Amino acid sequence: MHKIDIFDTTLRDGEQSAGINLNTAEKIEIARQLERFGATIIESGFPAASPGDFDAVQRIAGMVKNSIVTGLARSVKGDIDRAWEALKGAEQPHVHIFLATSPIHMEHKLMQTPDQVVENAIESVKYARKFFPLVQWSAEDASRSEPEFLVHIIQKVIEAGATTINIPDTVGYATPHEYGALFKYIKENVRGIEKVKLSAHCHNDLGMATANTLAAIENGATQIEGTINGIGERAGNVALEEIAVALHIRKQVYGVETDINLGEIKRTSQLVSQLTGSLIQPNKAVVGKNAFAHESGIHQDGMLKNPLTYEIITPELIGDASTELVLGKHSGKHAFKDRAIKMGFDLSDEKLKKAFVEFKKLADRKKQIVEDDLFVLLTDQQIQDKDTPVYELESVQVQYGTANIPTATASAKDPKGEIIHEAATGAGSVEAIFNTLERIVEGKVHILDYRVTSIGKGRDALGEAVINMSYNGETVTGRDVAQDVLEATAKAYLNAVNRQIIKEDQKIPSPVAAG
Ligand SMILES: CC(=O)SCCNC(=O)CCNC(=O)[C@H](O)C(C)(C)COP(=O)(O)OP(=O)(O)OC[C@H]1O[C@@H](n2cnc3c(N)ncnc32)[C@H](O)[C@@H]1OP(=O)(O)O
Ligand SMILES: CC(C)C(=O)C(=O)O
Repeated sequence: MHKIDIFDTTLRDGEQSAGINLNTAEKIEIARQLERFGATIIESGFPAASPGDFDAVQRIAGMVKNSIVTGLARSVKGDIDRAWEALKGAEQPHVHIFLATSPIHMEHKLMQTPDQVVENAIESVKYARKFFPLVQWSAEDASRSEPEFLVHIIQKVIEAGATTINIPDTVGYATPHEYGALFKYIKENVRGIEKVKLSAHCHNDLGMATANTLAAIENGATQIEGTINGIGERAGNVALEEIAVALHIRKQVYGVETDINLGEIKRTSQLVSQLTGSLIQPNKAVVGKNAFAHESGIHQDGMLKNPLTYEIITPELIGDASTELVLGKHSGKHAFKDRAIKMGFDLSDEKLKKAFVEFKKLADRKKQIVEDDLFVLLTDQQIQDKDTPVYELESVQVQYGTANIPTATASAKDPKGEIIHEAATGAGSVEAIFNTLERIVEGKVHILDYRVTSIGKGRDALGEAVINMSYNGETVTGRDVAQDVLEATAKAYLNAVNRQIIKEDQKIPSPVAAG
């Protein structure tokens, strides 16, 4: 199996994403992680672009030892000089010079004839080789260039001393078939091509960056370029984590390996997302939040019976925590029972059935069921098993007016069966209710979170109150529904207190954090 080099350009092409701007400290932190990730080459910036970029490239070049550090330069002496200044302290100084070769770029952007472009390229590579032992030359917009012209200019820059030739699909225009064929054509027609590295650099404008990169590998690419999380100019570059995992999982197909430390993928991805502020879409391959989350009952059942049914990549492979069986309206009883057992509930089949019916009703209302919801639901089922005496609200009344102090009165039966009447004021109606119930309930209550939402639409919608509180030092959630939100609030308050009482009485373990 031969090795493919991984050229990471998160700090250069990745930083070209609209809205991303990394300072030197952030670039250094990412570079250190890219070294652990196992990038063969780290493109740390474009030294001629700004003093900040120069500084970052220079510092990374002096610091990174296990990866080659490079910087980008236009095909002009000034950029190459600046790159040398920044990179001369690197272990193996490497420069990346680019020059466009497509008719549209040569004529309308560079305003040079093809012959002038060839001369320019030769001159820059020769000049760079005076300083740099490693010179990568990129034919910008190669996929829209004339293949014959491409072969001609590549031949010339190899003769001038280029050590790597890069064939970028700069605007993400190529199809996998075309891109693969271009590599094949170059390999077959450029003399001495086997003596240099041949690199692929794909953009994702048509969503084909991963497929194109793999097509290049199938056709002789020995280096691939991309970014972490696929960030980059416009729709981004190929996501390196996708390539690394694809080559690993489908090694029988591609027959190549890389030095990527797959276990560092998740950490690297999160660091890049955090420092660039670029969020990862939940369904992103390999590193998206949902990449290892299974929601539907049939899949969850399969996963519980044998994870290979629906999991081709394990989260552990990329250094992620674990597979998640997300409970929602598409879940089935197998996953529901599994979660209940993991939470410490021992349910008979009959109770499981009842709990499952309630769970489906709740799941119809909520997008995602979290562990707290399940705890509320399952302790309800426990209530039916054993009669733990709890608080029962008899009545609640609130006086509110813009000129009055909000006052609540309430009556409730306590667990000993005594009716207690209390009243209290508050800054608003809700606080007045909380203060009144605090006088009724024995023990210490501290409200942590309180939310009201409407169930249904229109004037007659029901109000749902959810209260998360600490009761006698234990965190517990209560929920209730009523036509009036203040009544729902009072009931949810006692519901939370009652759950803790039931939990203690029936020795139910506390919920663990949702996975
Ligand atoms: C495909 C890619 O991703 S290429 C990399 C793109 N990245 C960047 O551009 C980020 C950093 N860039 C910058 O900071 C600036 O563009 C600089 C410092 C490089 C140049 O800035 P300016 O001198 O103000 O020029 P500006 O960016 O407006 O225009 C680019 C100039 O470079 C020329 N140019 C473009 N590519 C090349 C090249 N590969 N070799 C030589 N000249 C080039 C353009 O023709 C244009 O020249 P002109 O001024 O004679 O018309
Ligand atoms: C500089 C080159 C390699 C580039 O980023 C591109 O063509 O997309």
